[in-house]
Amino acid sequence: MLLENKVVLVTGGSRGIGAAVAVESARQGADVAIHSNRGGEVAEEVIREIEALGRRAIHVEGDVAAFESAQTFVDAAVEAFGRVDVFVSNAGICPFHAFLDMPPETLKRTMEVNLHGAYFMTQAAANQMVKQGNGGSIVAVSSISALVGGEYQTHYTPTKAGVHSLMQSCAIALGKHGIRCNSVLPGTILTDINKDDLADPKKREYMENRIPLGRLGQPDDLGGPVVFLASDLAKYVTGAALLVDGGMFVNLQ
Ligand SMILES: NC(=O)C1=CN([C@@H]2O[C@H](COP(=O)(O)OP(=O)(O)OC[C@H]3O[C@@H](n4cnc5c(N)ncnc54)[C@H](O)[C@@H]3O)[C@@H](O)[C@H]2O)C=CC1
Ligand SMILES: C[C@H](O)[C@@H]1OC(=O)[C@H](O)[C@@H]1O
Repeated sequence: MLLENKVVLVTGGSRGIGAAVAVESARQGADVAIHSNRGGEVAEEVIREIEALGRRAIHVEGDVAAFESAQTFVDAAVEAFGRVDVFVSNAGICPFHAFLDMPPETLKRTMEVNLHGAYFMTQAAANQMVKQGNGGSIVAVSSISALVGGEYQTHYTPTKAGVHSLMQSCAIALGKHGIRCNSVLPGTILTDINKDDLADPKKREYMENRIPLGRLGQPDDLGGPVVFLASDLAKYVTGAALLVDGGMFVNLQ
């Protein structure tokens, strides 16, 4: 098992990609703390799935955009499991909207959740790893959107480029502490975040046709790549970005 007896923290772990990463981490031997702004049955389902794999799990509810959420999450994980070995910064939103009339509040909220939230959380997890003194691994869920644009994502794509850049700078800042920092760049993965957008059959077909592997992604397509980067198999990998997009990015013609 790649993460045997490790402690893994995942933001946005109640749904979609984060939930899949949390469950795959448990399958690979880790105890898992998930954070999200949705408690109740949704988070309970993930907790039950992890426990069914014989591992321990907790859910901490909060808003990643609030600075204090980060320390609260890390403290809760340390109280439950004793330490933090792996941190996955995943929580994010993408309220599709046109550029010319973008409401300032939508822009602000998207920046605060996706970028400031990733920053605060990564910082709190890194401080805990530094305190522990035996390194660690941080993986951020950026996006193919860090590299290419989207007509209705002008507020979103800069946050994903920002998260990718954050991991590059953190790889430098934290290398001396033995903490590796990498990002994954998913393509289009079927989750709540794009349910409405992909409800349009024409849009969905267009996206499918752009993917050499012939299908849209599923959340568990990210489980393996994130676990790989988190694990010692990737012990000399830091500051890297791994596209997980079925080949969509390279498909010009
Ligand atoms: N689905 C896709 O096609 C792609 C998604 N991504 C990224 O993957 C990450 C996860 O997204 P999905 O799983 O697709 O979406 P999702 O909507 O299924 O899950 C989002 C998760 O983040 C949590 N969350 C949202 N806002 C939060 C907040 N303010 N505070 C705390 N938790 C919050 C939600 O509760 C949920 O657990 C996002 O960062 C997104 O940008 C990147 C590329 C493609
Ligand atoms: C939400 C979108 O479907 C999704 O988000 C991303 O980051 C990808 O670029 C997809 O467009």
